[in-house]
This record gives sequence, structure tokens and C-alpha cells, in this order.
Amino acid sequence: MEEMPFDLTENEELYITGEVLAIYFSNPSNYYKVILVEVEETNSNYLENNIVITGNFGRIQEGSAYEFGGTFTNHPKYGVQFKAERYATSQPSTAEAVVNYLSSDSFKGIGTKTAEKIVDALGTDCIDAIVEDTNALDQVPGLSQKQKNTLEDVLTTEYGMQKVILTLNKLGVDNALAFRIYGKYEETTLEVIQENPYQLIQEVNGIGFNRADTIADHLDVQPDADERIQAGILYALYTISNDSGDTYVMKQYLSNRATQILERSRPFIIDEEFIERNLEKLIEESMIYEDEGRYFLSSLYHAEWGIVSSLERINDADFEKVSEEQFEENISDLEYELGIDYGQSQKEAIKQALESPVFILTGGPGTGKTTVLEGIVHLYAEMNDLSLDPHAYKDTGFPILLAAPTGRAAKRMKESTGLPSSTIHRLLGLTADDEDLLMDLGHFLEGELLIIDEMSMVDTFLANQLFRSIPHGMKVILVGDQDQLPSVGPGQVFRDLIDSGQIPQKELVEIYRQGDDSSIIPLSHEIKHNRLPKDLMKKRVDRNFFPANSRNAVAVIEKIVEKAIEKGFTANDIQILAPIYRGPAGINVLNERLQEIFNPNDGTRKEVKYIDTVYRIGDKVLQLQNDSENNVFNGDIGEIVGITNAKKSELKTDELIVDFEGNEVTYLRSNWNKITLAYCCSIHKAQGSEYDIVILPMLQSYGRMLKKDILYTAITRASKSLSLIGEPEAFVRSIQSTQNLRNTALKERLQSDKYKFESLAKKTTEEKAMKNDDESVAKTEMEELKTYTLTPEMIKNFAVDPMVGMENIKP
Ligand SMILES: Nc1ncnc2c1ncn2[C@@H]1O[C@H](COP(=O)(O)OP(=O)(O)OP(=O)(O)O)[C@@H](O)[C@H]1O
Repeated sequence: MEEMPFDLTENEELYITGEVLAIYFSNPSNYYKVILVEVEETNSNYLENNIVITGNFGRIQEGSAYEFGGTFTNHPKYGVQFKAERYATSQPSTAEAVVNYLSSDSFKGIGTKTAEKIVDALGTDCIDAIVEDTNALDQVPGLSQKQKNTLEDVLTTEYGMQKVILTLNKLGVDNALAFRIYGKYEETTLEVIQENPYQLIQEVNGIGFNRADTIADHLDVQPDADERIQAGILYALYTISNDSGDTYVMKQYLSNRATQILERSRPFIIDEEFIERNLEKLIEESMIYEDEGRYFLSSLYHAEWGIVSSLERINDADFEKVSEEQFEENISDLEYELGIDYGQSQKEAIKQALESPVFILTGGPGTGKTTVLEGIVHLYAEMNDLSLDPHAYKDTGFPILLAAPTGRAAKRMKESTGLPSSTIHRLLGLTADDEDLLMDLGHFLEGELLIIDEMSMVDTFLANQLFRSIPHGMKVILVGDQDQLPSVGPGQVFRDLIDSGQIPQKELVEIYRQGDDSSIIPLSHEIKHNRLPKDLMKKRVDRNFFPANSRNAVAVIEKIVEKAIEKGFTANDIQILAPIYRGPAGINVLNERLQEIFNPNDGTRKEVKYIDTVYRIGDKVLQLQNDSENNVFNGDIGEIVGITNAKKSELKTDELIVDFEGNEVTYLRSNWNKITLAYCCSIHKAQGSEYDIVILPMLQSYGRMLKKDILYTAITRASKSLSLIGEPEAFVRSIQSTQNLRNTALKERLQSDKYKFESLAKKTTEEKAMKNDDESVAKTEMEELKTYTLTPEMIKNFAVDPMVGMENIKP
């Protein structure tokens, strides 16, 4: 181990000055560089001639001299290095040196004579004067515009950036963040910050209210300044909407949260009257909308109304009524072709869909949504003389558009219908960065029939973007399961569309998937109706229950997985799902432990560390964001197939290569936050996907995540086998949970007089009666289950064979 150079006088900053001999590595996205410097002077006891210095630097030139302030580090591989926190260019100080510098190769078109003129006119401090104000060059006689431009460009890039970074440092911003801010605003950075530092919250990733407020504090923005109070209110509204999914917030709640945010950031009591007054101002400036005591972010307010007006446009089209006889004839032919008999509800759904501009098809798993869609597509094609062969459309696009919110859901749609399908983002041409924006894409989709699956996952922003892209005359079918979790982003669009009663819709309730002893679908329907079957804890052909608590759940899961691997199953067949990340049986711990079982470190595979996670060749990973450019989407699962160390990478940064079913995507280290290990993934992230084998722990310690919609969504992800792990009480608690409906105004907007739809939606009284009946049954059975206890014998049985339920599945 090399000895670390140390500082002789405590508290004194260590510095090194010297000429840059080489730039080993430079990352353009965050200005991080690794450079070799010839040491000229230092206050440390470092004795070598050269040193490697790392840090975020603007334009560094080989051959130029700089001063670096920072600390020494001992890199395990590369030995002693200097980590610079700050740096400054050693500016030439004598008139001669300045002339030499300005007439150097860096300044094309400036010779010694011109350089001398500049020094004569502006003095030896001319560089500072020009960086401060480029108009200073006007005082130099006889400079051409071109020469002025060269001087301005080179000097501001070379010194301007340093000045900005130094100023940001003084405002309490560390280097990494300072470079991110500079990357956004470049030379206008200081102006922007002077004008309103709170602007950074919305515009620069990674800046929340507290950081912006620290900058503002350094700039002497008073704690009761209007701009500060307004930023606090907007931040409160934004965070509440994003965390809760509500599209509006009531005044008192908003006011309390804003006060809390403002008072926590700086010790200053915020008078309620300040909040009141500034809230009014934000409303006047249309940053916030008020409607009957409810407060909306302007983006959400416009998005909800946008959905309503788009739907009105779409709904204003006429589709011919299909005569009863004609329909019966067509459907009989189709039934013959497909070899099935459509049920009465299914037929009604198909007919209504053909006659309505917008139609909602909903139902739990196995109720025939895909089968009904097939009917709609076939009959629509027949009635409109369209070929269903995509190859028949050479010059025009395929007129039937299929899309879903996630890549995996889109893929399943393609597999089940045999027709091309894509993610909604791809269909609309949205990139990840556009997601939050309320932008006008300026073009309509081309096609005749649009089908969106997994509609429950679509949030208010995306729904608005989607609907505004649908032209008048295009038929729209929205398909989903309203009992699943609502979207991750704000709103509950699918539920609101259904509950408004303004859009033609059909709920399929009869379960058609049958013929074997499958019990997963019946279980999900029981849960949907707030019931647990009495055989919840019994072995079934396709499911099993293993009692466990927070302390031993992970061990039970490990055992099941080990057995499954022995039988030849792989990580691709098995998905562990859990509702929370932290805690002894949370996703993080499960991933760490399961990685050691599925993909252990056997010494042959390359691995890298990222924060607390080790990534290894062969690891199963999950994509966390939409990335249209690389064609990977939130929820996609891939495998790590390559790890390139910075030294060998062209961009001189560590790289991971992930294979998403044939699509290989490279992630630079700075993008590793876009993926995570996926042996266990969150139930929210699993929405829109199905897996052969699902292992689901449900524990009392999951606390407020024990919700019916979470349990229901998890269970409906399993297509062949389901292993339930945990405490029966946790299951009871989940189905007893009250559903927190989100606060949204969409339903009411849809029902408002201004936008009255001609409602075709009529739920049969029969369906309603069935629901009421279900609810009373639910109560008695729940009481029974609450008294249902485990006998020692039952527990022994469970422990026998963890592979029960997997017998019929082949790897
Ligand atoms: N009328 C019917 N007669 C016979 N079988 C049917 C009928 N309707 C659907 N099925 C069958 O029931 C099963 C489930 O149907 P389908 O896949 O359409 O349901 P789904 O609601 O899309 O299910 P999931 O949401 O689970 O994908 C399929 O095997 C399908 O062939």
C-alpha cells in the first residue's frame, strides 16, 4: 500500500499546480476527466514528478498550466491520485505573457500585433475584462468582427465556464451538480439563477426545493420572498400529485404541505397569509388552477380537459348500426372459423364496439377480452373490406393500430392477435424526455381502428397525448382490467372513463378459461370480490401456499427456487414479486439473495459494482424507464451479456451490455440507474407482464402495501403456477383494505353539461344485482376466513414439497 501524502498544516486546503501532460479520459456528459499533470508546486509532501488528477473540469488543454485544490485518494488499482474539488487556470500575468497567449494557436487569426493592441487598450487584466463583458472588445481599435468572435468564443469557453462553476460552488452547489446546471444553461447559467433560482427545480434533474432554496439563500433571497413562497407551493402541489396520484389537492392540505416544505428548508415561520396571497398570484398567472376549492397543477388541469375534448371529437363520428340479422350471420361465420361459440355478453360487446366510435372492454383474466377483440377485428375488417395481412399494405401503413403502455404488454398483444403492435410511446413517436410535457405533437395517427390494451396503466398525461393524436373518424377500443393497480403517474383514467358512464362499455364477467383444474383465475376473481377461497392454503394443481413470516420468508423462497432450478427451470421461467423494496423480505434483499442462487459468482464471470449492487454477466435485469431511441421500455426484462471496463471502452467509462430478446442495448455507467436486478421485481413494475411461475410473498410487515389491488395485480401475473408465501392474516388484511380512489376530476368533466356524450352505456340490471349479491357473500366468508387457523399438520404438509403446483409445467 502506498503511503498517502498528507497535509502538514491541518485545515489548509491541499493544492497542486502544474502543466497538463495528457488527458486520459473525458466524459462529455458530466465533464468528468482523468488527466496527467506535471507537478510544479504543492503544499503536500507529494514527491513524484507527475500525478493523475480526477474531477469535473471544463475545457482543459494539454500543455496549459492550472491550479487544483482537493484531496489525495488511494485507488486500489492505480495508486495515489489527486481528486480535485476546484481548479483554476493559471492566467498569464505579465503583458508579455498575455500577448504570447493571445497570439498562440488557440486564437486563429490573431497575431502578435493584434494581441499587443488588446493589451494596450484593456491592460494586463484584459482576459478578465473580456470574460466579464465581451463588449470590452469594442474599446480595442481596428478589430474585425471575426477576430472579436474568436476571442469571445475561446475566452468564454475557457474561462467563462470556470467562472460559472466557481460561482455555483460559492452558492453551495457541489461540482457534479454545478456541471449539470451548466450543461443545461451554459453561459446564461448565472443570469438564470440570479433571475429565479427556483426555476432549477423544474428544469434541472436532481434539484428539488431544498437545493434550489440553498442557492437562493446564498443569493440573499429572503425567506418570505414571494418567489420563494410560490416555489414552495408549486413544489408541494407537484409532489402531492406525483406521490398520491391525485390530480388535484384541497386547499388546507396544500397549504400545510407547502408550509412544511418552506419551514423545513429554512428556520422561518411562514404565515398562512403568505401562502394565501401567493396561491392567488399563482392562480392569476395560470400556474395553478382553482375549481371549487380544488387546486390543480396547470399541466394536470389541461390534461384532464384535453382528454375530455379529444374524446368529444372522437365520439362525434358516425358508425353504421349493424342490423341484427347481418350481425348474427357474420358472427356465426366467424364462430365457425374460430371454432368457438361467443357468449351473449361477448356478442353484445362485439356489436357495440362495431357501432361506437369509442368503446371500453373490461373484465378480469380469462373472461375472453382477447377473444372478443379477435371478433371485433375480424368483423371490422370484413365490413370495411380490409385485409388482415400486414404484407398487403405496401404503400400505406396497416390500418389497424394495436398498442399497449409497456413493451411486454405490446408483445403479448402481438402474440395473442397475430397483428403488429407497439408501445403507446412508439406509436406516438414520444421519447422518454417528452413524457411530462404537454406538447403538441402536431400530427394525427394514420389508420382506421385503434386498440389500446392494459388501459388501466395509462396515466392522465399519456392519455391526453394519446387521445389528442386520434383523428375524427378513427374507431377506438380501450381494453383493460379496472381492478388492477392504477397508473404509476397521476390519475385513474380508465376507471374514470368507465365510472363516468359516458362511454359505451361492456364488462365481461364470465370466466371462459377452463377445462383443467386451473385455480389461479378463480382465485383472482374471488379476490376481486373481496373474498378469499377456503382452499387458499391448500395445494392445488397450479398453486400452493407456504406459511412464513418476515424472518423466514426469504429462506422459504430460496428453497423453492433451488428446487425449481434442480428441476431445470431458469430465471426466465420464475418471477418473484414483492410490493416493497426495503426491509428483511423486501425486493432489494430478495434480489441480492436470489442472484446468488440464479447467477452466483463462480469466479468465471465478469462483474462490476454499482452503489450497493453487483452486476454480473448472466444477470436478469429490468428496464425502469421508457427509452424509445433504444427500443426498450419500462418493465422490459433483459440479460447482461457484456461488461466493458472503462479502460477498454471507447468512451472511457464502464459499460454494461444488456440483451432484451435480441435487442442489445449498451448502458454507460452514468445510465445504470435505468436498470435494476429483476429476479424479484415490484408488483407495480410487473403490471402488463405475465410469467409462467410467480412466487409471491405477502407479509404483515408489508404494512400499508397490503392492498387488494396490489394482491390482485400480483396474482393475475401468474399464467401457470403460483406460490403464495406468507401469513394468512396478510392476505385477509389485503382484501379488507379500503380502496383509496384517487382524487381526480376527469369523471365529473366527462359528465359535465358542456361536454355531454350521447351515452350508449347501459349496464344491465342483472350485472348490478350480481354485484350487490357478491358483496353480502363476501362479508360472511371473510368472517369465516378470519377465524381460519393453521394446524401443525397443515404446516407439515406445506413443507413437504415446494414444487407442488409445478408438476404440469415443463421448463
Ligand atoms: N366464448 C368462448 N367459448 C369458449 N372458449 C372461450 C370463449 N371465450 C374465451 N374463451 C377461451 O377462454 C380463454 C381466455 O380467453 P381470453 O384469452 O380471450 O381472455 P382474456 O380476458 O383476454 O384473458 P387474459 O386477460 O388473462 O389474457 C381462452 O383460452 C379462450 O379461447
